[in-house]
Amino acid sequence: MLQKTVGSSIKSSSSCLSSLLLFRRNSHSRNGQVVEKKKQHDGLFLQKSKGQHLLTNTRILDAIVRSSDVRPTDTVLEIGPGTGNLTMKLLEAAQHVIAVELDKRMVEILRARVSDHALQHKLTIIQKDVLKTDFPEFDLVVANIPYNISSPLVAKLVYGSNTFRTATLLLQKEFSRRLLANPGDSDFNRLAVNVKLLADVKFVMDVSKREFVPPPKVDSSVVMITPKEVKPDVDVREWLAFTRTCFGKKNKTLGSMFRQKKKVMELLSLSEAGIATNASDVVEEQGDNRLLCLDTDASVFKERVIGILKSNGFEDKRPSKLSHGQLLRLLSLFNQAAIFFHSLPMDLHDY
Ligand SMILES: C[S@@+](CC[C@H](N)C(=O)[O-])C[C@H]1O[C@@H](n2cnc3c(N)ncnc32)[C@H](O)[C@@H]1O
Repeated sequence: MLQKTVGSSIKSSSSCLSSLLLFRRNSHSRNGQVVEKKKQHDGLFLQKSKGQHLLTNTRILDAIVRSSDVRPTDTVLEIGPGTGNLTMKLLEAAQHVIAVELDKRMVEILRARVSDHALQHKLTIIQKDVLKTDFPEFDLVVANIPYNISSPLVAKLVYGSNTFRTATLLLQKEFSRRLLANPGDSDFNRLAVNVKLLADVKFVMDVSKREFVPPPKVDSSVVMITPKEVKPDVDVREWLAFTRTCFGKKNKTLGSMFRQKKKVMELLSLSEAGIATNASDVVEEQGDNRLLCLDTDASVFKERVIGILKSNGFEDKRPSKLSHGQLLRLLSLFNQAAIFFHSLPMDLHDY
């Protein structure tokens, strides 16, 4: 197993605390950076598979809390509190913190640390996998998340049922750049198009890998995600399946993408399945049921798909250059013509 060890032996809560409270007791500080000594690297195994890279620079922890705009009346959701370096700062700033942590050892350390400061009444710990947890109500999210679940976690926040003001997240730098990309940018992608349908994303700051224990291989960035107040009226499952189709090869024109035999056959069978679930909506919109007689002949079906692209000026367009408004219009034109993109319920990992 890929593991790193830190801290002295985790045998009692006090030894947990001495080992991991920003490594203060046996550490020295250089330019705000708390540096742990080698001798502390025994006892608690930090697991790469769980993304256990602890942020130890108090200056950066403070900057994250400041930029997240926490109010004293807020309940903050923290995902992956680890040993509580960020949690302690959030407990100072907010009314309440809900911390979701998978690792029992981290939970024990966090509980002991918070009790030592008599702040346990302000903290709720949920010891579970965040992707399998229904969140209680919260006002905002502030978290240094495990990078291996960035995509499904952002999807859970943005496409989930909780309403919140903002989510300030420390992410892998490359992932944050993908999230920040806009239509027309060379790196505009499916993640960005899906997140930005429902939220705005703002860059906050870069954080060097040197600020973590153990240092990850790559640098990180903080971004703030703000859900849009007005959300587009679209079937989310259709949208997500549509963008998966369009952004699979985002630099192809829509015309060449939808001329591929494989794509046509896929869309034909999805549309047959989709008609069963969407039939009443289509009939309502069209006023009759003519469009529900889907062409079972692939070549006729293909001509219909291309016809929609051609007559609406989309044939030569590349998905990465289209705005959300244009993509929504194209999806609506397809759906009105009983051409559907999804059949099965979506899973978080499909986003
Ligand atoms: C990057 S560390 C952050 C630790 C701490 N917030 C800090 O900044 O020092 C990520 C934390 O998330 C936890 N974690 C990993 N996968 C998780 C999951 N699926 N659900 C909840 N917590 C998870 C890890 O155990 C680890 O404590």
